[in-house]
Amino acid sequence: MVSCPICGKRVRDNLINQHIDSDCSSGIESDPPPSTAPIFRTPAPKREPFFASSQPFSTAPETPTNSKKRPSEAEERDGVAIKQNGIQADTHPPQPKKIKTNAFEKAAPLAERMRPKSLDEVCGQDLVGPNGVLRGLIEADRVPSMILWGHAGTGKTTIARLVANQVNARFVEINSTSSGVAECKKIFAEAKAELGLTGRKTIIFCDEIHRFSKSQQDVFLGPVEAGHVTLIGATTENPSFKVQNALLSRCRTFTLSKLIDADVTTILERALEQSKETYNPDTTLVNTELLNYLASFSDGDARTALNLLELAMELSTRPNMDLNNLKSSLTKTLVYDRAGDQHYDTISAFHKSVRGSNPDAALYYLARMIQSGEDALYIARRMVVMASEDIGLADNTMLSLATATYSACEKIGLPECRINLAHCAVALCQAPKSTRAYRGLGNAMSALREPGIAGLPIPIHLRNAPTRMMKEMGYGKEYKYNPNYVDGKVKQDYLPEKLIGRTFLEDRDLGTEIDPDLGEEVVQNEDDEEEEAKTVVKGEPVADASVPDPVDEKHFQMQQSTKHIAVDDRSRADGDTESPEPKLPAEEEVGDKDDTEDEEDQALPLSSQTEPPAEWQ
Ligand SMILES: Nc1ncnc2c1ncn2[C@@H]1O[C@H](COP(=O)(O)OP(=O)(O)OP(=O)(O)O)[C@@H](O)[C@H]1O
Repeated sequence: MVSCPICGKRVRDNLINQHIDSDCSSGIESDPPPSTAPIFRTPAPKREPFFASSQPFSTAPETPTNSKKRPSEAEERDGVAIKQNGIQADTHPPQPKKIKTNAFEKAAPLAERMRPKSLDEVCGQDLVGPNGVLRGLIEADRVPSMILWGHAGTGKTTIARLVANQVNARFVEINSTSSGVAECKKIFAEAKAELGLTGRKTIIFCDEIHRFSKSQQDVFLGPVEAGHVTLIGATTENPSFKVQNALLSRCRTFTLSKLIDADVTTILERALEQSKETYNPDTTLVNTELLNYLASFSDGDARTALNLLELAMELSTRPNMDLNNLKSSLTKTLVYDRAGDQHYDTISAFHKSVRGSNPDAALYYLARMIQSGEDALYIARRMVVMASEDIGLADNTMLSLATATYSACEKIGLPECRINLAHCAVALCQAPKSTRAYRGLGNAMSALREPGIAGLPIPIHLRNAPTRMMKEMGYGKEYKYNPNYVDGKVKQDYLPEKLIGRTFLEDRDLGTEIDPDLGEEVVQNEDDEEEEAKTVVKGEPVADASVPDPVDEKHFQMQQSTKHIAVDDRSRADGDTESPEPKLPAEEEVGDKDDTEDEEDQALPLSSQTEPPAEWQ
């Protein structure tokens, strides 16, 4: 005999499935169960906690009706006393509602205590609003496996928990750092058994799913596809780059909105209202003005805002505290930047500043990245790419400097290697720029897309001839070995016959258009009134930008290339990725369109965003 996990009645082992399928109406044991030692008995189902109501309390044993009574939301929120086993200890008439919190609740930070208890309390997320897509799916009990993508503190964990609560599913939370593949498999087996036995679904919530290794992600494929579990993964990173495709295609991706200041202020107002009694803050300091200030500082992160509010409520009661002191104490605790959230934006701005030969901006973004704990090797690796992508043939030594910087970072590590990073960043900024090699490769790659070009026969004199048979076939026979000739010069074709005369490397870099903004900052040199007005970019005098100076072509390139070389940035708009192939000149849009492209990219459906090459992940 087993105890039915739904109704708790005793049912024969072999009839349990039939019993569950019949809504617990068949297969019930009529005879009392054989007497066994208590240790072998299936424990009775846990009773629902009894919640005090405004009705006079009764000490009568719990009946099936009252045992099922769920507390109203208000009751739960107000912390109305929970009584176990239906025994109401306090028989006095109900007192005015007072918050009673247990030790765990007390120890939890304000943000945790303020976690919304219903979807209606979630602010700023239309997804779960009255007409939200996700809300509809939850209400129809058709919750799919999903990835929730959004900034930190926007409600991903909260929504996942509410979903599970709403659809009455088992909820299991796992984390990439502590949960291995074995644990995941165990959870899947339990979920499958529970589903088979009781029909109850299991929702597995993986916070920071982007940190799961490939093998951890792989393990989800089968159970998610079979529907044995519903996966809710949360990530602050673009899932296209960080969640493997096979898993992504089995899940729906929902993007959470970044909370606007008004949403965060609402959350703070609610929190202040509900916790005034606990903290007893000085309300002349902790007022609407401060809440607005905290909301704007927390940059859409409700958790940060609530943590700041908690601190503010505590600080406000200190003697001699005024608004200015309070604000400055609070801002000292703020994190300037988080690797992750702004990781790609910051590296992108850094790269573009180097390309724009702007050392001030490059150093600013570098400092931000170092401050926020960015991996030094990640920055160094990007500079190795810049050395070829942006400086290229204009100064070949930059590649050596960048690779040496990478190796210095490897050997030294932070904080010291920040100096190597700064050295290299400034050198890259000051170096002349050329994308000829990079563009040349793009031209060649584009040629391969023309019909028949990719498979053209290699000229026979250039072919390798490792075997006698190949030699006899004439492979490599007519080849002229350059070092045997004066200055290595020989007349010989290298391209396949059909491509002879075709060029991929352009004669010079782009830079044919004049940036209309370049001439705006014109200053008179006060030291020498006779000297002509010079165009100044960031305080640095250069030749008159309207007339390219052929003598100082490198300098001209340096200024111009930053505005006119529209390297295809699409594939790395959000990711640490380089376009393997620059656009053809004809396809390129001249002008600084990078930022617009970034925005457009973010608006693209995930499936159409470009996957970065593996080496950039
Ligand atoms: N949309 C929201 N509405 C109301 N409160 C919110 C919202 N988002 C976050 N909060 C508050 O912030 C706290 C943290 O939210 P939550 O853990 O859901 O964020 P998250 O998006 O999962 O963050 P992370 O990515 O850092 O794990 C919650 O306990 C809640 O108090």
